[in-house]
Amino acid sequence: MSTAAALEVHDVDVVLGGTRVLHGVSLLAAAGEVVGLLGPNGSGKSTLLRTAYGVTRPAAGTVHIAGLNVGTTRPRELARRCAVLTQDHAVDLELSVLDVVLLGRIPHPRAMGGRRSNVELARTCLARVDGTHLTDRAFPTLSGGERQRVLLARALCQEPQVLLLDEPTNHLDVSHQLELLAMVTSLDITCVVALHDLTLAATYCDRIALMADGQVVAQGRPAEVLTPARVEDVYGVACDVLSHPRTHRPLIAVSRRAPAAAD
Ligand SMILES: Nc1ncnc2c1ncn2[C@@H]1O[C@H](COP(=O)(O)OP(=O)(O)OP(=O)(O)O)[C@@H](O)[C@H]1O
Repeated sequence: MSTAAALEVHDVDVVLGGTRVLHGVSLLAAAGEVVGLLGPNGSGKSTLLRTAYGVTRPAAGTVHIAGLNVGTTRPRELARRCAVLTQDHAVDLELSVLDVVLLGRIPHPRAMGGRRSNVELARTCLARVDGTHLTDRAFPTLSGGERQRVLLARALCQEPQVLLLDEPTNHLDVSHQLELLAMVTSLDITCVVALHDLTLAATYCDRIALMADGQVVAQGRPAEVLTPARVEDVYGVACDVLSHPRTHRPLIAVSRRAPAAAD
């Protein structure tokens, strides 16, 4: 793999239930880069992320994370380098929020700081997601957005080099959406983040990979990828791309369904 890439997905095919879901997908994320994964429902974003962290095995192609071949690396070793925030909130254990965040330390050897420094780190991670007030709550009693933030704190507590986020702004109010993306993009961590909001992606991501029908159809800087023609082609909606008056990033104003795609 190229030395600068913290994540390198190379020519990956994925077959699920007899259907080819990803077709020759390649994706690069350089160290410290934030890559937004966009695309319509069912275009393959979650499948690509699941393949990147090794839960889904590709039928062809390779994935490297921080130089390790995901297909041949033990999960625990991988988890020292890569953390994941998925859409499946399987953590319904009767654990306190602090203990859920501490789960992020499991992949690391015990020698890496004792309980006390792990607790300190967990508290710091909770503070970063605006979750200090939740520390002693029972995790199952949290709202959807609070859970999302606590699970992000758990991912940060893993101290990963690569962070994979599948629609992390789901459940979050607008303030916490902005806060989460600002925080994630301020970290010195490589991030690949699946998003649905085009303007949010254009505001916070260094690069965008746009998916359609199981393929990456465009990769590049937000303004290069999110052109009106491409948005119309991939999503079937018309849009104007303006300059945000404050951020000067692309502001994607969706105006109507494109005539060709109208019912
Ligand atoms: N186990 C499976 N068997 C067959 N098809 C599957 C399976 N899992 C996913 N798929 C299909 O793979 C395609 C890609 O799904 P995926 O969840 O990766 O899309 P997505 O871009 O993340 O969608 P969304 O935006 O709706 O979350 C979809 O057509 C989905 O129905």
